[in-house]
Amino acid sequence: MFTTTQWSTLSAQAQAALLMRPAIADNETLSEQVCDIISQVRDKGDETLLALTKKFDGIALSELTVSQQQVKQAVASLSESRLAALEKAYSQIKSFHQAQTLQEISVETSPGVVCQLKSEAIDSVGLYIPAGTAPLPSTVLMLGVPAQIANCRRRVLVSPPDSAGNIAPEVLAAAKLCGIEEIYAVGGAQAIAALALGTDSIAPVNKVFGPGNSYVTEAKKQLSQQVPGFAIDMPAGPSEVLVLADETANAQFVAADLLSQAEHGSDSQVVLVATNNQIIEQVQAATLAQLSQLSRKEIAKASLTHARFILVDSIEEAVEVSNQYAPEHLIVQTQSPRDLVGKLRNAGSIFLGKYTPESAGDYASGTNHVLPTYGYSKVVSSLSLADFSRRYTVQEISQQGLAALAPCLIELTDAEGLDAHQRAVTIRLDGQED
Ligand SMILES: NC(=O)c1ccc[n+]([C@@H]2O[C@H](COP(=O)([O-])OP(=O)(O)OC[C@H]3O[C@@H](n4cnc5c(N)ncnc54)[C@H](O)[C@@H]3O)[C@@H](O)[C@H]2O)c1
Ligand SMILES: N[C@H](CO)Cc1c[nH]c[nH+]1
Ligand SMILES: [Zn+2]
Repeated sequence: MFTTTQWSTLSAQAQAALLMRPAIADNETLSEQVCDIISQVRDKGDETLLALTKKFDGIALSELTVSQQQVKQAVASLSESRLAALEKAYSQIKSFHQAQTLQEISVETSPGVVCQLKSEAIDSVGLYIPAGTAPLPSTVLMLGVPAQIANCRRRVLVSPPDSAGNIAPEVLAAAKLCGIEEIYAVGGAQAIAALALGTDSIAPVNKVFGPGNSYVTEAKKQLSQQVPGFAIDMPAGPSEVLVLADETANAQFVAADLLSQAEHGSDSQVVLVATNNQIIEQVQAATLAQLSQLSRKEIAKASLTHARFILVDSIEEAVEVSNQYAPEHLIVQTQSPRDLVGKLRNAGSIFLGKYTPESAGDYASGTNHVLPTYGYSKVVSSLSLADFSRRYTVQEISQQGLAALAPCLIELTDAEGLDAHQRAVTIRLDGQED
């Protein structure tokens, strides 16, 4: 089922082709489909949301809003151990995100010239929780905790209902922990369109967060380009993991890590880059053996059709491949994984050593699991507290401060030929108020 490719035998073009993401292949059709969904939501609002929920989620709802009574019942239906696990994850994530609180800055850049950097919570945020193939309460915590710490006034959760019309009780319980009270049972591109454009039931928000399948990701992209003042977090699409291994790696652990992301969706991609062919063969065998025991084996199997097994000549070459691929998650199972940290430039989140499975970061180590995919980890950061606020500057200049800065301002306004800018400075220099 698997093939192994030796990196150094490929041309640069073949190397780039080998590292292509699967979900990008059919981009044009996807873009048209999502464009069509957005215009339907624009034209018919809630009517479209209900119709598409029937079409894609298989349930004819009469109401999109999830009531607090439903939330209460959902929480009551969960076992104590389930609730305790959610609370433990909540507190781990809170601990790491609380520590990210930005310090305000105030600098007197020259005497009498004071510049400040301040931040303000984004007023209204939409939190998308995927649930097409598996409801993800962990994602509620990853989005809801920083939104709560940042103190965003309006926090709106959307998630597709199951075929009985419900959102998973764990998702609702996690929302309660994060103090989220506005919840709608709608998913896919149509949910993102509702959050960006607004409908009768869903008021628009300023920014949408959250991962999702290709439809969700494409909708976020299109709407952020179309709707002025509407922002998105990042392109967080189908999950990816790259494992970098040397001969000391544990093949069973590596196989388990690859499968943990392959089971997310048929468009997820898993990559093994190893310095040792024997490890690759062992991982391939272990992957097949473990695959057969999974409840989501069909999904994982489909994802494994675009798995990549790459043999490299050295750790340095492995680092180059990883930097070129720029994975969402990067697991390092080598003799001295910590030594590679500064060299591994492009990854959403790095997991060092044998005992750091990606699953820990997915749920409860404390780091955020919403991470850039499609190679965007070259330029986009992992989700953090800062994404839920905006930074702005304040400045205040005394009369003496302006007098001292004026020669610089006059020279530069001259250089740009902007007289009115210059006058706004010189008019103040004689100290006359009128
Ligand atoms: N990058 C990250 O940080 C991260 C985190 C968690 C999950 N993920 C990814 O999120 C994704 C979740 O995907 P999912 O499908 O399970 O849930 P989802 O909620 O993202 O998508 C389900 C919705 O997609 C829409 N849809 C399905 N088929 C469609 C079609 N043919 N046309 C138009 N719309 C359609 C439906 O409205 C459905 O409700 C996975 O790919 C997973 O890898 C990524
Ligand atoms: N691996 C996903 C991010 O790509 C996050 C997740 C949620 N639940 C399990 N895993
Ligand atoms: Zn995962």
